[in-house]
Order: sequence, then structure tokens, then C-alpha cells
Amino acid sequence: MKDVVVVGAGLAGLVAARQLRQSGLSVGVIEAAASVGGRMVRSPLQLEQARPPAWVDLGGQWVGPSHSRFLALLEAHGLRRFPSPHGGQTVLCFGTQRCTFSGFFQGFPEGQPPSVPSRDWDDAMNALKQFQDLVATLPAGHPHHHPAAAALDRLSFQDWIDTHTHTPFAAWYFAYFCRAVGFLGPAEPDQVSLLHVAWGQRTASQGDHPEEDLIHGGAGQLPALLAEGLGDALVLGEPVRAIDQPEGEAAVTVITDRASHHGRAVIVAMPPALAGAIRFTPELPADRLALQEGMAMGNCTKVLIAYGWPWWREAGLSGIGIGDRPWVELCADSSDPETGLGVLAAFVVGRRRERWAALGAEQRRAAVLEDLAAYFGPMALEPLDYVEKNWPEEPFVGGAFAAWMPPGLWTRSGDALLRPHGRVFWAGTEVAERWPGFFEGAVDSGERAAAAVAALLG
Ligand SMILES: Cc1cc2nc3c(=O)[nH]c(=O)nc-3n(C[C@H](O)[C@H](O)[C@H](O)COP(=O)(O)OP(=O)(O)OC[C@H]3O[C@@H](n4cnc5c(N)ncnc54)[C@H](O)[C@@H]3O)c2cc1C
Ligand SMILES: [Mg+2]
Repeated sequence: MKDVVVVGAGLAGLVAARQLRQSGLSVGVIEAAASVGGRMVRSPLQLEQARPPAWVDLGGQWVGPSHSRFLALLEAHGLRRFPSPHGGQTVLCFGTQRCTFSGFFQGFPEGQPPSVPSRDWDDAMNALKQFQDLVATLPAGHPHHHPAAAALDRLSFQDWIDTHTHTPFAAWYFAYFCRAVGFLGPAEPDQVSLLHVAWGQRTASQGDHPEEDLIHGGAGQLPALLAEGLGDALVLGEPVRAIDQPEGEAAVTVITDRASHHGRAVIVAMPPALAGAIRFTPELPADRLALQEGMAMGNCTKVLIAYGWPWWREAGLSGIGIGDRPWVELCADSSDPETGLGVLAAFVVGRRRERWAALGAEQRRAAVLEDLAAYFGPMALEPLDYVEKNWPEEPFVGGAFAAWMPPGLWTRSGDALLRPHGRVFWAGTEVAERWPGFFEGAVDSGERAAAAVAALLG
């Protein structure tokens, strides 16, 4: 019998386990996949020329200056950061137009505005002002008890877009935001609750620059470092099927196909949708079941495209492309300067991803490269390596970047995100009150769950 069994060895579970062990409790960690990390994983590029391995992050990669818990973990494990490359001109493609501008926007415009017609830009900026006013009314913590929450939660983000924008460009500006930002799934704007979008912007603001830095060698190094020292307390390749709390006993049994693991308390550290595959005895309350059923994972494939060098910089381009292209609405330079290689990270999301995923492998690759060529030029068509990570097809993750709330679910099930079920506590970036959907939210949730369990066990 361990003091605590942690289910899920993603960032949240590993952080919880680390903190519990530091407070002197014994911990077992049970992970379904063959390796730790969940949505935090790196892979070496396959390059013909012999050179030291160059890594890309298939999952999360960026970190921002206010991610203090996550930054502390990087520091503690000796992982070094570098500024995410963004010098030079951003490319914007909209309709048949392509322009370059020395700025950026992902909700928040910075630097120069793009040279779209001023009627379009003004429409987007007027609506943005109204959106920011709405965001400012919300609390930073979970929003569902706020007086305005129920009314906002009845609407989709698309409902808001329809009433606040008057040009196709402004409508796309907000839809793009919805499909690009971490806490939003990504989802399409007609799928996600207005409350969820506004609150996410309140508590995980793009204005705080969450994509400021990258990590030499990849963020995906961290999970293995966090797992060091767990030894045979870490069990890999065993999906948890059931969690039983016999009535009147101060013990919980975590059941896999191979074994039963016993603890005085359990932390389930995964998105609600994945916890939905576990059978709980006694049964979970109705609001928690509705959460697990309704809080969908984002529909996103991340594609890493590697070149011999960051050739786009020679044309004065930053490698950031934004636009209503058929497949890639967002891509960014993710080149680690220590490798000399040029790496673009591209995202295919939402309904675009549904159409794209139905294509064959060659067609998918050609489609992505064609969009990159539209942003940066024909050299995009000749990469050294091309890597897709189709997160929605990963059985123990189910999507990227994170989970999102459809209309009505915050109001119905907001309390169920964090309310313990007897001796079972919940962690994972989805339950975080600050930086949900990001590494920082995962760390925060793991630390809080560990503290709650430590308090219970005395
Ligand atoms: C493509 C992509 C890009 C992203 N970009 C960024 C970024 O740039 N910056 C940022 O801050 N964040 C980013 N994120 C989000 C970030 O990666 C996540 O917030 C974080 O890694 C989530 O950690 P977690 O522990 O909460 O969940 P997870 O990593 O999902 O961990 C859950 C674990 O539970 C395991 N599990 C599931 N079911 C079971 C079961 N039945 N039994 C046992 N184990 C089970 C899973 O295998 C997994 O290991 C991105 C994510 C993705 C996928
Ligand atoms: Mg975890």
C-alpha cells in the first residue's frame, strides 16, 4: 500500500508525485502509455547528414514570462531557454491578399498593423475593444459562479462574433484566435462557449506572451527528468480501468489489466474526457459525468517541418505565418539556434483538420507544404524532414492542445472540475484556475492536488 497512487504521468501527475515524495509520502505512478510525458514529448529529426540529434517538440513547446512554476521546474532541471525567433516580418494571407508586417496578433495586436483595408482592421479592433471589456468583467478563478456567467455560457463564441463584427476579416480574426490559442482546444467558434473563451483570455492571456521562449533540446525532455528517482514506483503501459473506494475504508484500489494498486488517496491527472474511460465505484456524481462526456479535446495536428537553415530570414521574414489558408492558419519559426537548422511548427486545426486528416499521407504533406510556400516562398516545398503528430488519434490523450467547454457545460459542471470524489483528487491542465491548457496550468494543478492530498493524509 502506497500513501498516494497518481494516475497519469503527464506533467501534472509527475509534478504531483514529485511534491508528495518531497513531503515524505510514498507514491506510485500508473501510466497507460509506454513512456511518460503525455502531451509533452520530443522526437529526434531524421536527417540524412550525420550530425548531433536535433529535437522537435511534438506536443507543447513554448513558455512565457509569467509561467513562474514551470520556469522554476526548468531551472531546477538545468533546461535552458532561448527567445522564440520572431524578428522580421510576419506574413498575413487573407483571401487572395498576402501582406507582410512588422507585428503580430493572436487576439492582441502588437507592432504595426497589417495592411488590410482600414475598414476591416477597424472593425476587428472595435470588436476587440468590446471583447476586452467583457473579459475584464470576469474573475481570474473558475468563472461559473460569476453573476454574468450563465448568460455568457448560453452563447457560443460564434454568436458573439456574429453580433460584434461586420466584415469577413473581423469575423475571421476572432475565429482564428479561437483556433490558435491554447486554452481553446482548439475548437471552432460555433462549438465553444462564449464564457469559456472570455474566461480563458482573462486567466491565460495572450497579452502575457505565453509563447515568448523555447527550450534548447525541447520541452519534451522534462518528463523523464521529473520521473527520475521514481524507480519501480513508476508503472508504464498499464491503462487504469477502474478505481474503487470500498465504503467505510480509508483506502482506494486502482485497477489495471495486470494488477491492483492500493493507496490511501488517488490523484487522477488527465483531461476529464480521458478520466471518462475509468469506471468509478462508487459512481461519480452527475455533474462530473457530464463534464467527462462534454469537455471535448482539441482537434489539432502539429506538424514540424525541418530545413537546412532558416532560409525565410534571408527574405526578412520571421517565419510566422497567419492566414485563412486551406490548411495551415498558423505557423511559427521554432529553430533552435544551436542546431543551425530551420524548423517551422505548423498547426492544422478544427474543421480544416477533419478534411485534411481524410487525405492520404502524401496529399497531407503536399497540402501543408503548399500553404507554407504561400506564406514564405517555394523553398518551403523542399524540407529535409516532415513530422506529423496527430494528437486526436492518440488513445490516451485524445487531442491537442487541451480540452474546451461547449455552451452550458461551465454552468452545469464547473464545480466538478476540482471537487474531490471521496479520496480521489483531480489534476491536469484542464482543471487549473490559472493558465489552463498550458504547461503552467498542468504544474499548478499537480501542486494543488498534491497539497490537498497531503492535507488529507496529515
Ligand atoms: C500540440 C500541442 C501543443 C501545445 N503547445 C503548448 C505550448 O506551446 N505551451 C504550453 O504551455 N502548453 C502547450 N500545450 C499544452 C501542454 O502540453 C499541456 O497543457 C500539458 O502537457 C498537459 O499535461 P497534463 O499532465 O495535464 O496532461 P497529459 O499530458 O495529457 O497527461 C495525462 C497522462 O495520463 C495518461 N493517461 C490517460 N488515460 C490513462 C489511464 N486510463 N490510465 C493511466 N494513464 C492514463 C496519458 O497517457 C498521459 O500521460 C500543447 C499541447 C499540445 C498537444
Ligand atoms: Mg499528468
